[in-house]
Amino acid sequence: METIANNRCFEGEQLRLAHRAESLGCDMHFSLYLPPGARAGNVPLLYWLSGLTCTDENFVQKAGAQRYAAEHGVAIVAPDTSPRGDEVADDPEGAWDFGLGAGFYVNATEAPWSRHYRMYDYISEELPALLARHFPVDTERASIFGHSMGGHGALVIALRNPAHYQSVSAFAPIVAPTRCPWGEKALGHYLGPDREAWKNYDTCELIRAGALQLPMLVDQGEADNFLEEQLKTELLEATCADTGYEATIRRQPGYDHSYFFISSFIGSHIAFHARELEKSVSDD
Ligand SMILES: N[C@@H](CCC(=O)N[C@@H](CSC=O)C(=O)NCC(=O)O)C(=O)O
Repeated sequence: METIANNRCFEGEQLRLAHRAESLGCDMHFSLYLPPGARAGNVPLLYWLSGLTCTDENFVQKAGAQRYAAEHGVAIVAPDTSPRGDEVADDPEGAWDFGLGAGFYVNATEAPWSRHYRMYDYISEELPALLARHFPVDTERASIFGHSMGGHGALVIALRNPAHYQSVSAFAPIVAPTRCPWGEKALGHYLGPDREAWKNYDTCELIRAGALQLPMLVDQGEADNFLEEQLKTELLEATCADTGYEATIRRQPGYDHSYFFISSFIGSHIAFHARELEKSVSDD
């Protein structure tokens, strides 16, 4: 593990690290914010999953999350969005919605993608173990959130591993990748033509299949250009209504898909997770 950058931020530390990722078979970067409280002992951990075209740096530079993480005493890890390196396969036409920067948080089963594209294992297994070994974070007190493709990743990973996360939230998530062009392209290539296999990576399908209840918050901008064709928030609203799954889904008038939207509500998401993480301590 190599520390590439360390900047003081709201009395805590904004770190950027490089390491060898065994699950992905390549070198990776991730960013980690440690609040000032981490100097005194282990702090709860939030995982942030970014969207298409992002690296680990978009969130830490644009969301304005550090102020709130420092206030609530939580660490935030922001991993990259796909395996990286010259040896990693990419979209043959260099499209931005598939391949590098677009791992969709799945374990690919189809060649050539299956060699490196194992972001589901990286986020849900390798990264927690690595962080617990090297940093003052309590990976038993963790929550997960993300944006767009990363909102999809956060929802799917939390719904499939409810014992590992106290809460989940998302900004403008792709809620039904089996039913939108971005998702159909990615899942078709990464997982092959069997659409049954795709359902393991679809939030609406997981809820319909009986996923356990977790505290869930979703914010969706109503002026988001991707809402109608790709994000389809109405499918999550219908799924929750049909199944009785309790989620707070807020439609925010005038907001688009950008980090201006995320930075407007990031404080509210971090406060939501901090409350749930605090409850988990009182429940012990
Ligand atoms: N390059 C694209 C726009 C891509 C885009 O909007 N990416 C979003 C995530 S979209 C879903 O996963 C993003 O977070 N971008 C990074 C940023 O810093 O804003 C285009 O040209 O339309």
